[in-house]
Amino acid sequence: MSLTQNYKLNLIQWYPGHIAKAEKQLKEQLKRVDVVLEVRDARIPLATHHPQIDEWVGDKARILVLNRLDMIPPQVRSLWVDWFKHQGQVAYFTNAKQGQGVVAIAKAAQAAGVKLNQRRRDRGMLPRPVRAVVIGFPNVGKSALINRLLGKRVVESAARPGVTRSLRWVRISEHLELLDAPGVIPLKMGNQEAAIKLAICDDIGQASYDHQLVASAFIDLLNQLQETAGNLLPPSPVYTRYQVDPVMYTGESYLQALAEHRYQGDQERTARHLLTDFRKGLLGTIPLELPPK
Ligand SMILES: Nc1nc2c(ncn2[C@@H]2O[C@H](COP(=O)(O)OP(=O)(O)OP(=O)(O)O)[C@@H](O)[C@H]2O)c(=O)[nH]1
Repeated sequence: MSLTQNYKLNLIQWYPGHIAKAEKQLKEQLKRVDVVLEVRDARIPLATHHPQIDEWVGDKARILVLNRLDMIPPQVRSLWVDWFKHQGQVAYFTNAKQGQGVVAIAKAAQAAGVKLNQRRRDRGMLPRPVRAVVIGFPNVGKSALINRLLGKRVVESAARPGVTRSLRWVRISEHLELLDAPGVIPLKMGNQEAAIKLAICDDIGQASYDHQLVASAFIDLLNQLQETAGNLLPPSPVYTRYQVDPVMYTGESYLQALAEHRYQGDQERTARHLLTDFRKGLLGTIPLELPPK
């Protein structure tokens, strides 16, 4: 059963005007670089892929970064590495908060520059540092990655879509320069299933949505995963935390039951707690997507 049969997210922030502006800003950034570091959320590598990215990036070098490696189990990480390899892509996993995997990203970006400079030399031009930009959906860890690459804090948080900023280069090494502002990929509204997963993971920016609906969808998704790939999840993650087992409930009825059990029937509070606990990793390492068979 697909998630979207039961849930229709009513997102009320990304108006078409916002999306168009964000798209324009992103394309402006992409135009100036040689290498694109595309950051996705390791919990949902497919939902954090925008279908038009391939077209926007064109034939520029692209480095695929799956961030939040600490939030999925190591076996799932290996499955993704193999799956992407099968698709002809190298997936680099990072924990931008702690710094794991970041050196490999800088090396991969610099390696792309070697080819660039070979082409420049062939045309009689002087070599120059390779120029890169970090792009991704909101909250996937773009700023954390930029700060880690630089070894210091230069980005507070990503530029909000629609807010035009001047583009500045910051130097990472003599071979690599980075745009100091990450490129924010606008939401693709057409894909409801992806939108729900983005909302569960809080990768949806300032869009507002119904927390109870999103928390219910989260429980249904967990139950589905438990059924199909229980061995890849922590044992009874939700039961362990709340002592109410979701397996016998639909998402919606679970929210009611949990609200009665812990929050004096307050389903809104229950939903918010459930989502916050998941996002903080308090339910354990839970991947919300697995590589398609
Ligand atoms: N657990 C964990 N948290 C991370 C990781 N990377 C980033 N974070 C946290 O996730 C939150 C969002 O990170 P940011 O770097 O601000 O994400 P962003 O993509 O720049 O977000 P926007 O500014 O909303 O576009 C912050 O609280 C980070 O500390 C990671 O690998 N693991």
